[in-house]
Amino acid sequence: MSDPLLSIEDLQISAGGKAVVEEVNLSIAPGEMVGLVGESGCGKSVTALSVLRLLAEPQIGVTGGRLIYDGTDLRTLPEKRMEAIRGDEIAMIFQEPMTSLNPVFTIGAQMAESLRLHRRLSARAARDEAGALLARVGIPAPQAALDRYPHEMSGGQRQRAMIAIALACGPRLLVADEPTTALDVTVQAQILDLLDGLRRETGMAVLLITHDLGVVSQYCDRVAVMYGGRIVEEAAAETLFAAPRHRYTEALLATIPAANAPGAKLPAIPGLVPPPGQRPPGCAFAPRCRHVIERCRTEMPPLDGDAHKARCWNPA
Ligand SMILES: Nc1ncnc2c1ncn2[C@@H]1O[C@H](COP(=O)(O)OP(=O)(O)OP(=O)(O)O)[C@@H](O)[C@H]1O
Repeated sequence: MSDPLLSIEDLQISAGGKAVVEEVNLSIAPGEMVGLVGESGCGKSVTALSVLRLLAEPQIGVTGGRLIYDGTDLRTLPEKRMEAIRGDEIAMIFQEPMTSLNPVFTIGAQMAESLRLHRRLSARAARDEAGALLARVGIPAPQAALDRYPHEMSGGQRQRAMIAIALACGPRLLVADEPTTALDVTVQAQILDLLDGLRRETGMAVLLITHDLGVVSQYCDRVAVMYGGRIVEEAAAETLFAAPRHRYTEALLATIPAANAPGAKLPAIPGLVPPPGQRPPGCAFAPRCRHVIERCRTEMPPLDGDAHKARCWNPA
């Protein structure tokens, strides 16, 4: 495998003196699509936001570890340099498009600015390219859509426009936090196919945060499963789906009626994810685990293994 583009090393994120994310290690190589999965509240979104230094400080912030992007620790960069990286090299797309769309500019203007700045296109060429990108994310009558303001579009179209804007700068790394969750299955497949094509053509790396294990099995090379602020299992997607080791992963997979079916969502495992500050001393999943042994309640299991890592005292 080529050198990683991004290496998250021993990341710790805290809020109000409590650890939200701990000991997270994850790397992504150029052209790779890595899935980050887990139930709500496990720490996926804050991990993603920390890479772009977009955590809502001072309520929550990175308190340890390194975020090595292209050889440099992003944590040490001056804000000006970070702004340039955010606009140019690392793009992020969210479930809620209004957080990243500017309401006072047309979609075309927002895309053209990015295209002219980052790809040095003329006004004419930028408009053509913007139209082509809107068409690729499945917006009908893309030329007309360029002249629309975000509030003049439907929710689904806004979502697609946001993705097109993020892609306009030609990012080397795309961090996608539930990018297609609100969209119907056909559009979702269209957009994931587009991201998949781009990473193959351009070598763009993708960190895909999702609840949808079907999407992960179909598109991701590697998967990291998060629980209670830690990565509890990491493996090649194929390996993880064929033979999960951590009991949490096993439970997630078991609750899916047609495992791997596109669009299959994670149904509930009985019990709740413990919030930061209320995690038990051992494995955070122990209170909900059907295979719990005494040691699980008292001692934190290490993340064991090489290509297939799991943090479990009584693995499958
Ligand atoms: N701004 C904040 N201030 C304090 N705590 C926060 C803040 N943002 C998130 N948290 C806490 O961090 C934990 C992880 O949240 P996060 O949103 O990363 O989970 P998630 O796994 O992405 O879930 P979801 O899928 O619902 O987005 C939660 O317990 C949440 O309460």
